[in-house]
Amino acid sequence: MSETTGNTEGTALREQAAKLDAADGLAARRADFVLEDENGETVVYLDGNSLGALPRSVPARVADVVEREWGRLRIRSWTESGWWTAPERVGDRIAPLVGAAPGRIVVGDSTSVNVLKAVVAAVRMAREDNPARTDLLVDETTFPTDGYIAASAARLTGAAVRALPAEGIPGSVGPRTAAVLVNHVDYRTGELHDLPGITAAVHEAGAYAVWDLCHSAGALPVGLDEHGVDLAVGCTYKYLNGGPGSPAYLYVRGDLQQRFDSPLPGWNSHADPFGMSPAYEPADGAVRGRVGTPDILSLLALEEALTVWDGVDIAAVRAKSLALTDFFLRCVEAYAPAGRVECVTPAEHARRGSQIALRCPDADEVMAELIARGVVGDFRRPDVLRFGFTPLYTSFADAERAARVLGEVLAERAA
Ligand SMILES: Cc1ncc(COP(=O)(O)O)c(C=O)c1O
Ligand SMILES: Nc1c(O)cccc1C(=O)C[C@H](N)C(=O)O
Repeated sequence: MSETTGNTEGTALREQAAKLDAADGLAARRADFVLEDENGETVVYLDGNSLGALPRSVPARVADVVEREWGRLRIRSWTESGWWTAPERVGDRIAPLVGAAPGRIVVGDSTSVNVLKAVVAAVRMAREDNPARTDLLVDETTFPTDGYIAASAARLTGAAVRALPAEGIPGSVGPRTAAVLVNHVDYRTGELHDLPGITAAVHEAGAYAVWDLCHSAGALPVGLDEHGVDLAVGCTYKYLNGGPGSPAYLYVRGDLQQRFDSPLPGWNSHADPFGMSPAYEPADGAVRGRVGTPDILSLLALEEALTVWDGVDIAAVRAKSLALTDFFLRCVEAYAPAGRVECVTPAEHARRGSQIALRCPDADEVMAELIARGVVGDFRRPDVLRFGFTPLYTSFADAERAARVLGEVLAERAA
């Protein structure tokens, strides 16, 4: 890019960003989040696919939970403040964002723990249908925890794990398949996998589909009920902005809830937890996915964080996410020295989540420099720059600024 063309093109892109922001129906939501750094400067925060930004209303709610509910009401809060039923109540707040009816999602534990519950339960149901179903298929580029837990779930159930590309699953499922575990959006490349198509193929083969929604929930419509997904898990600290280590969730399809046999049947999932019976009798519904005492402080911080979704249409979020990532790619094309970065996120909208992953050999150093200049993305080894776009608080001006600073850093490092 020559100096003159660059300046003209840069001006045009900034004007375009301003127009897109002015027409953005979600723009007002940005004010609900803290986006300044410790010096009061507004950063371009493109790491909401790792840790979502803080919704402004959360600190006061957390203070109230600590000072009043815990401090003053103490034990009474389990009933009077609704602590005991919070896992299901917060599940019902997440439900519309992922296309689930009320009563199908329970919040608690980490994603890793919920992967174990979901995968073991899926394999148990498959084995109950037909003991010859012994294969557990896992997408080969899965986030590592899913792969580790799937291997353990297989050892626990006597299944055998087979890793394969997500797009190869429909052609590989058969009478021996018990279950498949797939990441809806690949954490490294941002590729969106075909949830409706893969789920339909898995069902056609008589098996069960378990989806990890960590990188899709809150960024795009998932349609769990619509597509008949059997079980799903996800975290709440990325696009749902629940805070560091906020509890994850587990979805079980309505007609499978009575068959859901948890490998972690703690007292919180008992039909009568305060009966303190030595014999386990599972509760009905989403409660069956619970284990032990919920992490109330994190859970209620999450509940408050979810208020930013009031009145938000997830289809509008998806439309903005695609517009943002398209615009960012155009800006990168304009600002980055030719051939310096390679985009590994699919160009087709149908295969793109809400992040752009760019490969470059010195990605580690480039990201460190971007962060120093107020553009926060992250680096995934060995050579990936990840930029997550959270439509509720990312503006088109952010996308332009991020690409411009990236172009500067890349040009300086090449010089
Ligand atoms: C796809 C995916 N699954 C699981 C996890 C981890 O889950 P947790 O640390 O909540 O157990 C992450 C991110 O950390 C992830 O990106
Ligand atoms: N959960 C995380 C954490 O506790 C510390 C740092 C990063 C994370 C992440 O969520 C990473 C994220 N799943 C990823 O896609 O890379």
